[in-house]
Amino acid sequence: MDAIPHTRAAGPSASRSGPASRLRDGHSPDLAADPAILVAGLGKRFGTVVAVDEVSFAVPRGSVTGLLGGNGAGKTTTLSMMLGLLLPSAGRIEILGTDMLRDRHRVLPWMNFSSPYVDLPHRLTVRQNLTIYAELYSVPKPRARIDDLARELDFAALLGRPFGKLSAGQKTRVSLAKALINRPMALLLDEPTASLDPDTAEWVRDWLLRYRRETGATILLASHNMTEVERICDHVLMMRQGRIVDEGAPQGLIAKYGRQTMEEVFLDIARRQGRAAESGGDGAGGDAA
Ligand SMILES: Nc1ncnc2c1ncn2[C@@H]1O[C@H](COP(=O)(O)OP(=O)(O)OP(=O)(O)O)[C@@H](O)[C@H]1O
Repeated sequence: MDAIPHTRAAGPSASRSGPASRLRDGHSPDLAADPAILVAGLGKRFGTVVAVDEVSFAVPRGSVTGLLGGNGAGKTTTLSMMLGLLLPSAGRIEILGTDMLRDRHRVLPWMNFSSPYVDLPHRLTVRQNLTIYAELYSVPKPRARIDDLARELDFAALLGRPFGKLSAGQKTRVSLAKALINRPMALLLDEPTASLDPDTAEWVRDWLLRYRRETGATILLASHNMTEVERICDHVLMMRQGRIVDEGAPQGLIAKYGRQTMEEVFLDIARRQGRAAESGGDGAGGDAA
């Protein structure tokens, strides 16, 4: 695998507020000076549907950043463009200082992702599935890497079982192992604890925090679980109708909105934006009540 390059501290011209614009006027150097992921004017249309509406944001290097929003807000579409699975209609994406759209082949070895919506071949065993991914990423000593992940994520007993015969929670843990097989420096997770029982979900969260601490990796996760977001995210991007409508640290947002929890902040933003849309405004900007 290529060495991770040092991200240059240059920012794109961003049209909306957020770290990308603060980068230009230099007010939040700690947050924005050296982002792991920089998105500028990113848009995606599916025919007449605007799934992502020219968003600009930065994901701080080494952070756990949450991408939040209601159903259909544009989270999965945004993650898919970052992974090169969907071509944007507009904008640019820089990952670890490299242009994703121009230099995809350089960027992809540094990244990985997991999603409950992406299945692995059902008839292959767990080990066969993970071996394919280990080979795709040219992982050295793939057997040992798979054994380590299976032990760490507690599915060693499942390695010989066909993937299709696993329970939903077992599949989630194997998908997480698939996402970690190449020791990614940028890890994109869609609902990482979906289908996990509360105890296993908490254990996976601890595991992700340890992975971040030990490797310095950046984790961007889409989640509907606000308790999870409060527990592990340093930074949050709130999406609605394809736009970033607010962002900040969970505790900062809770204070800004005068609420007790991220769940309440989420509802506040969702309802405020709903009212703004009904009255003809776009509701963006995230001013607290
Ligand atoms: N392939 C597609 N063709 C047409 N429209 C699409 C396609 N994929 C997504 N969309 C639309 O784009 C919008 C954003 O969808 P997306 O899946 O990104 O939302 P999301 O925030 O991930 O939602 P959820 O929380 O429900 O998973 C939705 O209106 C959706 O219907």
